[in-house]
Amino acid sequence: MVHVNIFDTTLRDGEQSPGVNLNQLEKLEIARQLEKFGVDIMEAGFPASSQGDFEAVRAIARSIKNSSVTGLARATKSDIDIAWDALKDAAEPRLHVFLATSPIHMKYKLFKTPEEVIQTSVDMVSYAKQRFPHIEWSAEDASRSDLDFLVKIITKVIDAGATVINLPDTVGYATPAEYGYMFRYIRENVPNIHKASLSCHCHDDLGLAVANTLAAIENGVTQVEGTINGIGERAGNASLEEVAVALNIRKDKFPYTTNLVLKEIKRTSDLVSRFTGMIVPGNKAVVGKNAFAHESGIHQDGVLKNTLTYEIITPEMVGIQSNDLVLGKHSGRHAFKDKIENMGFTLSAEKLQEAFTAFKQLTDRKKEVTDEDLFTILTDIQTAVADIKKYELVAFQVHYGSANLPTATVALNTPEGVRVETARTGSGSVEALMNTLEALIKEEIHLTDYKLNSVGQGRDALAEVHVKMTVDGTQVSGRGSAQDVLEASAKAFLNTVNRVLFNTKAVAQAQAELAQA
Ligand SMILES: CC(=O)SCCNC(=O)CCNC(=O)[C@H](O)C(C)(C)COP(=O)(O)OP(=O)(O)OC[C@H]1O[C@@H](n2cnc3c(N)ncnc32)[C@H](O)[C@@H]1OP(=O)(O)O
Ligand SMILES: CC(C)C(=O)C(=O)O
Repeated sequence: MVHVNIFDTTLRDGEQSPGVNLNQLEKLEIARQLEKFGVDIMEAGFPASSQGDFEAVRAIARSIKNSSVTGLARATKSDIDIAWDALKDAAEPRLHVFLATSPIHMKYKLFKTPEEVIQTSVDMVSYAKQRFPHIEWSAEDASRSDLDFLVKIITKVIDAGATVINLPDTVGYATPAEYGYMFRYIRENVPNIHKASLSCHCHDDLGLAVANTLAAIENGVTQVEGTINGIGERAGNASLEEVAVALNIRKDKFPYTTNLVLKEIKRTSDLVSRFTGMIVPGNKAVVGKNAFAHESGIHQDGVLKNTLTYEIITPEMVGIQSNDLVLGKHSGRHAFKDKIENMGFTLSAEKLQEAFTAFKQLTDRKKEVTDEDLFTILTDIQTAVADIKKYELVAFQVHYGSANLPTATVALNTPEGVRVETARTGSGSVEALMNTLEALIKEEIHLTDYKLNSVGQGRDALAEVHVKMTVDGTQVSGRGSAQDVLEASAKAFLNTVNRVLFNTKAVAQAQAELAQA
């Protein structure tokens, strides 16, 4: 059977989703989970785009051993040099360099003639080949490019040393028949195509990303690019969990193997959703809450008689477990440790104790602690940056009544260790709280988005708040959870501000932890 390599770009194209902003510890956690999920290659970022991305790519390249790590570069020497610095310690350094080939992009964006685009691509692949053993070259906007021009440029970049040729549907324009045909044409017309493998990379502007990916596989592609939960630029990328499950369920149509461990899908999806703040819609294929729910009578009747009537995927296949061990007020350390290990968490003794304390506090307020509650607590603790000076919530109070002006009073400790307090009003209780926090923080803040969700079900469910804001001009997102909506809102606000303030310190700390490991 033909093997298809899975190339995950959640940490690069996925992070290009508007408002998504992952810190280095969150990226490392996602990278470790992608390794468990079995991706062959992970694109950890775009090293030349920022110092934070550079550090994250370097940290991931140093710590991930069972997947190849790559980074994106434009077709310029300086991007390639920076990518090399970030990736040189990887087990198998791999570069992803791209240049657009469509008439629209060449003329209006790059201001280059087709001949110049060929020359730049060849020069940059040759330059990168002096260091990188593996080079993927992408023809950005390939699906709107002239096929014979593609044949010409691909032949030359393969001669220059490219080992993977990626032909993206950058703007999600192609139909499955067109996209599949492009790969067939390239395979049949590029004379040296046997020296490289073909890769696809699809966007979902017309909702066709997964269909186009499958069409590409049917036409000879042996590498598939995509993201977890389909996140990414604009409407997102092909969703890798959907591709993985489609290949598995329809083996009759797709006799291909991958290294993916399907039961890691749920955890990978949950982690990406939580860290990015991009909530998975209920009706999302494979990982949505309703993907395995049967609502109508005729369906329920069928499923009760035989699940095969309406269920083509089992929840267990993608790692959705029935909740066999319920934790509550009377649970002890052993059951807690066992549970969290089964959920895929490995915590240091110190963080385990912190998690146990948080769990016990929650049991005072909540009868049963669900897996979702634990996931929320544990991911927060696992990615918390310790020993940094930050804004800390001391206390708050909100007065709200239908006949009163909502008013909040907040006390905070500042990063300098000074206790400050004030009060403000707002048009609602959350706004009053946000206005008060804003007044106490010396950085300039503009809140741009606020989202409230409940974690799990029931009237005692945890509240989770995701916010987006600009802090002194930097766009950033953060989250907070608590049993109370207002407390979760205050935590989310401070979490976001603290992320910007101490990003540099977090990077330094993660590096030190890595060096120790
Ligand atoms: C299809 C994709 O997803 S490609 C990846 C897109 N991802 C991102 O852009 C996220 C990260 N990007 C960034 O942080 C910034 O855009 C940077 C740091 C890379 C560059 O920032 P700036 O130097 O300010 O340039 P800016 O983004 O405004 O413009 C891009 C420049 O790169 C050029 N360029 C675009 N693609 C390429 C390429 N593949 N190779 C070489 N140059 C390129 C553009 O023509 C433009 O050049 P110009 O300034 O001479 O007109
Ligand atoms: C850089 C390339 C592969 C890309 O992200 C796209 O074309 O969508």
